[in-house]
Amino acid sequence: MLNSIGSNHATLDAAIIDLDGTMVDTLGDFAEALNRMLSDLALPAIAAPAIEQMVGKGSEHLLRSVLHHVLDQAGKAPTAIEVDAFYARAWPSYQQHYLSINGDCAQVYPGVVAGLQALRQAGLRLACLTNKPAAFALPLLRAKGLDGYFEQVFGGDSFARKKPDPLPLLKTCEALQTEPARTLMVGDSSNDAQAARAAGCPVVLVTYGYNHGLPVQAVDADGYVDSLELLLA
Ligand SMILES: O=C(O)COP(=O)(O)O
Ligand SMILES: [Mg+2]
Repeated sequence: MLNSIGSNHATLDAAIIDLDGTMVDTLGDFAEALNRMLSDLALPAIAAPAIEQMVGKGSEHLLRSVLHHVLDQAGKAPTAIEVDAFYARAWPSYQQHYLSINGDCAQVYPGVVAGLQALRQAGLRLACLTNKPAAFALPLLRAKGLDGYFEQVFGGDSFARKKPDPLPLLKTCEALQTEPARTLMVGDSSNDAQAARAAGCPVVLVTYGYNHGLPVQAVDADGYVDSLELLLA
């Protein structure tokens, strides 16, 4: 079990870094955009702790989970068809609101900048791979001054399937021209770890992100770190 990749970094050529819950605490952005959307739909608001458990599988899953939750809380026990009917109106509203507040209620976690600098100094090529849409990810990285560290940035809509499917990791390795076995995945959830295992990438998880409300140490990974700065410690 690794608490950091330490001297093992000699066996690595690249790292793929997750965004939400790993580099940026975006829960405030999610809460703001989702509650503006719910207000447009004349539905009740949702609290941040409930949202936190729904983050990690991309925007479509998040919106369907939120709609199901608020309709259920309102005593409506919604069917999939009822959720679908709201979803058609929810998606354009969410997109508009998310882009208008993107980054305003989000903070870069401590140790992220130092960690990215250390990875670059160790000679690793870096890509950002998130399940959020690329159109949300790129402006967020720019707004937080993180875009310059990455040779490639891919979102949940960049490939045919999202994490936990291995496809986005394999495609990212292809874009970086690296072998999966020499490409470290760094994430915060079971989606990152399962995708990495299936792609053949080593994987380290941060202990402070979103993992559907479950302890991240219970997820099968090669190591766990409290800060990106500790990755090469
Ligand atoms: O949008 C999400 O569901 C989370 O995205 P992530 O892959 O950056 O954690
Ligand atoms: Mg994440």
